[in-house]
Amino acid sequence: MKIVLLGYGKMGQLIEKFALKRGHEVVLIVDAHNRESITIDDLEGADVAIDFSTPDAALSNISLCFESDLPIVVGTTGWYEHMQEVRDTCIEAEQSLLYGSNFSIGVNIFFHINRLLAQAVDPYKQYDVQVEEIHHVHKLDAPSGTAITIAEGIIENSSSKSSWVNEVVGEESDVINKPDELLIESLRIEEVPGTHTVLYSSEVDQIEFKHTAHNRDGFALGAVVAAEWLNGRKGFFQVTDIFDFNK
Ligand SMILES: NC(=O)C1=CN([C@@H]2O[C@H](COP(=O)(O)OP(=O)(O)OC[C@H]3O[C@@H](n4cnc5c(N)ncnc54)[C@H](OP(=O)(O)O)[C@@H]3O)[C@@H](O)[C@H]2O)C=CC1
Ligand SMILES: O=C(O)C1=N[C@H](C(=O)O)C[C@H](O)C1
Repeated sequence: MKIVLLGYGKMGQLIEKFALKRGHEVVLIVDAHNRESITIDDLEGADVAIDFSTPDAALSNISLCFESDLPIVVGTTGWYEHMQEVRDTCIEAEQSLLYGSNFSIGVNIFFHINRLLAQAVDPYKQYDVQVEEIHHVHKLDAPSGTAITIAEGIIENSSSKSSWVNEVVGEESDVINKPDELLIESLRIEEVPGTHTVLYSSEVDQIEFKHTAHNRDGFALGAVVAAEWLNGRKGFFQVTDIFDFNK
């Protein structure tokens, strides 16, 4: 496939490496320095775009791809408030978009088990649940997209929690979650690639369910595999659509 990379930072550069390894070609690299000058003509002839840019940039990159009839895989996080409108536009305009807060196989297995775990614990009201995410200090958004997906999986399968609230540890804030609010705690530590933990605590014990990324390779390879999956498909998709255990 001929791939356009939207964002060429930590993730964009790794995605290029995995794309080349899998026999693809990177035909255009877009970052903050050249984005303003990119037009529909520059995307002509490409098969797919992969966006790992910034929360502020994602929406306009998505629009550019829709205008260019170019399928897009979006890994950028932090633009969720626009998800419904992007979905509607994608379907109305008969475009192709696949979004994932996390493309690694391990995290997608984690998402699946997280839902089952929430169902299993739900009858036992002595447990309160909380989510913790740890990322590097350069991260622009909090909570992480992955933590939001985890929280949504818990809320959908729990009769005790109906929404989530976020606390960034170390920032001045007075977040006190109500009993029906799921607390997501965000920590920013050095160069941590991404650690997510779900904690169920009772008076007598604690269940900890944790995923630790050792590096970013799983995210990058997963994004290339997602682009291959999207090739030839029309519509709005989530990374969960790729995995058989969700069917
Ligand atoms: N879904 C997943 O599996 C994962 C998602 N992510 C998400 O991916 C995103 C990127 O992460 P990461 O690579 O670590 O971030 P970086 O900060 O390392 O890279 C961001 C890149 O985006 C570029 N950029 C800025 N504005 C634009 C624009 N308007 N158009 C195109 N590119 C632009 C920057 O350019 P410049 O350098 O010139 O400023 C930079 O190259 C984040 O939202 C992160 O949360 C990260 C890992 C996994
Ligand atoms: O910014 C990051 O680095 C990551 N972002 C994604 C997120 O917000 O969940 C995925 C991964 O955890 C790394």
